[in-house]
Amino acid sequence: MNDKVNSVSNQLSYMPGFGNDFETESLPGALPQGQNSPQKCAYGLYAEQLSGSPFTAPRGTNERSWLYRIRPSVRHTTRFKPVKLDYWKSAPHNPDCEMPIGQTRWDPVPMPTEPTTFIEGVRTITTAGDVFTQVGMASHVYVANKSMEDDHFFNADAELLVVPEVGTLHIFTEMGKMDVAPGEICVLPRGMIFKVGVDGASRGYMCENYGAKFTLPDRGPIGANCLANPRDFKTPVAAFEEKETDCAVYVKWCGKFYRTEIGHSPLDVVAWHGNYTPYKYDLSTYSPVGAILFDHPDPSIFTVLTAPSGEEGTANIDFVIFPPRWMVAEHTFRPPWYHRNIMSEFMGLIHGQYDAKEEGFVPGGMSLHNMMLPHGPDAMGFEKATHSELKPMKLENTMAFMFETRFPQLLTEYGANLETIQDNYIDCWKGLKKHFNGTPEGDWDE
Ligand SMILES: O=C(O)Cc1cc(O)ccc1O
Ligand SMILES: [Fe+2]
Repeated sequence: MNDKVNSVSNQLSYMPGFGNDFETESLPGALPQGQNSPQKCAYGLYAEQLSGSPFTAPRGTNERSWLYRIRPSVRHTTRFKPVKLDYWKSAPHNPDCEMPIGQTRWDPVPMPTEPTTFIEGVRTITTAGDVFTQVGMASHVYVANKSMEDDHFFNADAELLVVPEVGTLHIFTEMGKMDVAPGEICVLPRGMIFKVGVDGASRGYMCENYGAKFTLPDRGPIGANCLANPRDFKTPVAAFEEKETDCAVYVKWCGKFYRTEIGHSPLDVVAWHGNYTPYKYDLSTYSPVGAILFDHPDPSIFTVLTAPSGEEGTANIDFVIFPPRWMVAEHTFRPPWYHRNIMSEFMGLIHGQYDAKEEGFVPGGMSLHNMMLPHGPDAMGFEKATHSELKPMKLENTMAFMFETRFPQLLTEYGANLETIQDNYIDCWKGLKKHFNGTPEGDWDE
């Protein structure tokens, strides 16, 4: 057996930038210069192109990478055989029974008691759109306690946005390695083979994007800086393993799962160049811009990544965070206002507390506020915000996020029946009192 891994240190290396044309080689001279397809590649490697956009996509959205690998990925020894991953669902997903609508909140999904890999631990909470026509998304949680050693995975249906809440993920992709800790996120492109290692019980959230890729939102009048800055996105350098043992590749393809055996590691890319890459991002590098005099802006000011739908300003998915920040607005109700939204909001909490909920929304928990269904601060949050002294105040120890989509998010049976669902969630608004008494001052004493 010849097991060779070319990375020795625990500290991984990354290349900065969003959507750059990168190049990287883990052996000197492995990357062809001046051309993509030499008659014979250095080191006896095979050249393979991985396309993330149609060949003829406009230059600004045209994405592909060239991979120089020990064997081309077409070489596998068995046909793709169907396998079951029971908790991972895809849209359109119509559960047998009628699903409840309404504001929904859950405590964290329990950690698994059985050995569970990242891929086995994906549990779908909602789906939206249609995986066949490449629109919409799914909101998942994952739980894992076992590393993928000889099992690998790629998702032909979607790119994956991974948001760890407990435990660092050690992700080995065809294009290199990324360690992704709670407080960081990563994006794994459609079609990219990877495996995930864990240090122990791990949990987090995952957004499956069936549509156009995530990109950075335009900043409009904000200008050239702040929000998520391109240099804070990190792409791995090339890394490969040479492993001539039984290995399997799992595939998600049009909502179904398949497995093939390949007899060697598919993570055998020695060098690559291109702009279709995985990347990670540390949420603490997000530079929020907000209200510095009065009123509460729309949460779109906190968009880290947006996946466009083709209709301007109408995202297939916005990935929005609620980071630590100063609250300074004068004569203002500072938490989120009460609202009904045409888009649907799946929220999670990475750590700390969320300012619209005094209790009940805990790290690892989730909430779903679906298309046009009203929500906002709980009664305690409202009382506090209407009576607190409005001096500058720093919101600390907080990192909530939202997967927001233009489509309604349909609950799965797993989500609807999850033991941690909070049956009394809507009671958090029950204590909202009537302050109207016909006078301009209102009745705030009751
Ligand atoms: O519902 C939520 O808590 C998310 C949210 C936050 C905010 O500041 C404004 C609108 C919004 O949907
Ligand atoms: Fe909301």
